[in-house]
Amino acid sequence: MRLIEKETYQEASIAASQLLINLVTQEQDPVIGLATGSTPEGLYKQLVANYQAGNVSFTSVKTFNLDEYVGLGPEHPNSYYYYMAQKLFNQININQTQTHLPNGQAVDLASECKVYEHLIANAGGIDLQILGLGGNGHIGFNEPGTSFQSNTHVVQLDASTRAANARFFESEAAVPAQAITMGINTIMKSKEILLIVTGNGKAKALKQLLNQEKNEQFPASVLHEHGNVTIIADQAALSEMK
Ligand SMILES: O=P(O)(O)OC[C@H]1O[C@](O)(CO)[C@@H](O)[C@@H]1O
Repeated sequence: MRLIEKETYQEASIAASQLLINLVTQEQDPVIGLATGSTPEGLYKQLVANYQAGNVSFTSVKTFNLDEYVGLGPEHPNSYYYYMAQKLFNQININQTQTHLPNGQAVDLASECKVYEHLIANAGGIDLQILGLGGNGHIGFNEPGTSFQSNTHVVQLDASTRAANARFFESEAAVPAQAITMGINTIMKSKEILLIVTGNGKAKALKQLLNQEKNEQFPASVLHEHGNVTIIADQAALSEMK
């Protein structure tokens, strides 16, 4: 794993955007895996700014998001569909039919997971997957204990994840109990992975990741097995390493 240290959240976001923009300008039809949460908000702001400045075009880009809450539709302000539309897709020239998220309102969730997995495979797999890091080591919504062989599946969210994400909802009880997420195996099939880790709140998890051997109780530790992972971290996230 390659670790790029940046001073601030803003610098980490700029570095992440440069890596993504390089891929978009070099690859013919890039397939990008996207994440939600607080961490990549700065990255998406940078992508929008670069698009507005004429530095990049997204017309040939296809995207697949990591996850979506079960039960929340596209109009729900806390759905990841809504998040992506507001923070990125509606502000750049991406072809919206080429953007994909799992459908959290699917009647048959199991078949939705299979369809999503096939869509990714049919697109030729993911060239670059963006990841954030959960405080408990989750990637996507793959909570501790998730099999490293898992494909896209439905998960019960950990109490700690629901508590962490309650800041976006009216209350913790309003956070959905389930989500659809790409599995660990789905993520690991990506050709390249960019993990962004920022803020004091992630310092312990980052330290654990860097020192932890592969262990299903700490999902992100699987990344040690991948040959092409870059971690971009800010000083706050690196504070436990000093
Ligand atoms: O960036 P945050 O909000 O700390 O969340 C960390 C990770 O947890 C999730 O919210 C759960 O999928 C991811 O989207 C994110 O990358």
